Amino acid sequence: MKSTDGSEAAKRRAAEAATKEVVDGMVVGLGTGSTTAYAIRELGRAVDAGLDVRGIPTSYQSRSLAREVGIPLTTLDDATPDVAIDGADQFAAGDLVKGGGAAHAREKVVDASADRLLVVADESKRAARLDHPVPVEVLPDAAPTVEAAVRDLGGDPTLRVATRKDGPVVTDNGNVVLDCAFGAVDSPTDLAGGLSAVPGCVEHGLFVGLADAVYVGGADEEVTVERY
Ligand SMILES: O=C[C@H](O)[C@H](O)[C@H](O)COP(=O)(O)O
Repeated sequence: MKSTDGSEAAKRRAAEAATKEVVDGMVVGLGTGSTTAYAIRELGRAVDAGLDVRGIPTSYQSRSLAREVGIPLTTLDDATPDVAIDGADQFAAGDLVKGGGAAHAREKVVDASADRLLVVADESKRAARLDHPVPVEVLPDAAPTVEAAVRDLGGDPTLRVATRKDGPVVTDNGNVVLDCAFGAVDSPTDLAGGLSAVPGCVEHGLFVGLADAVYVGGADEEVTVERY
């Protein structure tokens, strides 16, 4: 989704505020997307100024940006994140829909392994109930059977297609993505459980109960912090 300049400024303020929670010696999960990119750039400036941190990227995009701004990197083999900073396509209280950049599978692994997950977003991502289509990463051969299972769960799946070539978006893991519209979700926990149980579903973009804080950039200069 294209953002206005106003929401870009709000995203940047939220990301920069969350980055202040990172202190010397921490391992930081680096989420993916345009909002997290502001946090990665801010962390890069802090590293430049002497902050001693290591990052664990969640995608090709976050790895290459972290390298560009000079954040030393590590992996889950060698370290556990003290904190992860990540964006969201929508949040309702602390529950999230993620995966607009098709990175949610690795993001969920890194975010769930972190001691704390800090979500960064602008106010436009807030909802009373989650109703954003849920991205589901799927083994390519399983797309037809997962589509049928999503319909059984009450959803309407659409294969995500690339914008600059013919054919589907392929994730960093070599899979495809179904964007699944469910309308307003009554129980994110139940839907998350239902999707996780579908054979061929690698990971879905519902992040339920994982966020410890949501940093929300408003239209004014304010950043609100909601803690869970
Ligand atoms: O796969 C991508 C991620 O889940 C992003 O964190 C999410 O789509 C939000 O991205 P943005 O900050 O660009 O809106």
